[in-house]
Amino acid sequence: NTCTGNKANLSYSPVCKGLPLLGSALEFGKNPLKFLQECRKQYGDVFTVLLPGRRMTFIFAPTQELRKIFFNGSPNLISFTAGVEPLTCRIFGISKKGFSMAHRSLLTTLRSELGAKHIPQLAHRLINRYLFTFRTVWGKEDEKEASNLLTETLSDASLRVIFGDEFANASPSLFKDFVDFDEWFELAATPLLPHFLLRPFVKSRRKLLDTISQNWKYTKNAPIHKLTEAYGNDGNVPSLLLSALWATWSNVSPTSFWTLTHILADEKAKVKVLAEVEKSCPLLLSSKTELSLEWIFSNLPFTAYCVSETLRLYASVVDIRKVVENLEFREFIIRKGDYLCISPAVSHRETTLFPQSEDFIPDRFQKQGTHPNAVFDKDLLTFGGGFYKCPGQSFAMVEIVLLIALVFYLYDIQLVDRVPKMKESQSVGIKKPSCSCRIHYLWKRRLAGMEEI
Ligand code: HEM
Repeated sequence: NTCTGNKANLSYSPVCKGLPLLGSALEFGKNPLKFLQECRKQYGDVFTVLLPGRRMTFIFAPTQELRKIFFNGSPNLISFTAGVEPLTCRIFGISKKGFSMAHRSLLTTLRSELGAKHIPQLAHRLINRYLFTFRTVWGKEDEKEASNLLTETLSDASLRVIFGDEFANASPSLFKDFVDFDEWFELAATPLLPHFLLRPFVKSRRKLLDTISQNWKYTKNAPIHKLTEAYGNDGNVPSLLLSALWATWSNVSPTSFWTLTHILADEKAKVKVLAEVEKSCPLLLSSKTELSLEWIFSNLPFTAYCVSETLRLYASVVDIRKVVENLEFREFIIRKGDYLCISPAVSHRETTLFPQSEDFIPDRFQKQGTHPNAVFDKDLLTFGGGFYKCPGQSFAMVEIVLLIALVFYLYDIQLVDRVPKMKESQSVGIKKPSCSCRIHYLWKRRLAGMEEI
């Protein structure tokens, strides 16, 4: 479907009308999902959005076609590394040359370290850490803000499992500095916006990089260490590790938040989850069970469908590549130098593929009869695809499914507030909530070693 050239019957993709200099920055910045849905109605499956300093050309097509063109397109035509450069270089400070040279081996290393072979061991370590946090942070009974509570629980567990206990113990300020950094992240990625205007961002990044520089020597026995070995020591390791930390932390917390709150808001879903966890958690908590991906998904299928449904509804609004040579798509030419974009959030709302697309209906995946992880190679675009598919996909699914299952197994839990709306202005990553949401929980059973609660 794609080729280069300038055939006479082809035209350049239509450009969405905008303001001089600013283009569509204001409308896009306010609510990118709504803006793209409206553009699609007006211009069809291909259109270009102008933002200061960049042209973003969006394409829409059936999922398999998008996979072929966007995720598996020839690197001579579209580039992943040039597409993510504004993040890797501007935000994390990784050098352009260093990143593109080392990228392949980094990705292969991480995929192997977080792959199926290591999942059983990683899963047991996650569970132990969750149980520790239930004891020390959650307690027996309380009312707390759900997003903060889940973020704290997950961040601690994944940091310890991926970066190691020694690194985590030496870096107590990491979590707080990361929260500040993440808050400014999207604004800091805006092209042409000078970072000296974003002092809190610059300050939190400095602190994070200092902490990582001082402490990455303690990652020696952890999975992330292989990544630093693959990269070589050119002085940029702290920036690389900051990008890995962001990837590890940023999407998993909001996914758990939406999964938990949607289950709590839907009595039928809650009953199904409770039945499933009552049956499976005693085995899950036994050190004798080999917690393979297959075991986890076949024993907690509905919980995994709930996570998949969250990842459909709250997927990133934009996924990005850069056009290396003029590209032909349908009757249009997409210009060299444009950012080529898809919108998982818009595509996941196609009612032909997902009827009642705005509603939370986990069972829609059951009907497809697939392994919950396999939906991400088929109809869902949330983890990307092809060579650059998220290397943390299986780990992330396991991390979230296990946490949700244990929370429902160990606590009676209720929503205090309504499920919030998602943050409208966010365009990259799993959508965050627009406001806080409290939950009330009460410890419903004791486990060996947890009597002191
Ligand atoms: C719900 C959770 C997650 C989601 C939705 C997610 C999604 C993604 C997406 C969409 C990409 C880029 C693929 C593309 O543009 O085509 C990506 C890349 C990446 N993800 Fe994830 N991810 C998640 C969790 C994780 C976790 C837990 C880790 C690590 C432990 C991780 C590590 C990475 C890394 C290192 C990359 C960059 C790969 C590269 O440079 O090629 N992700 N992720």
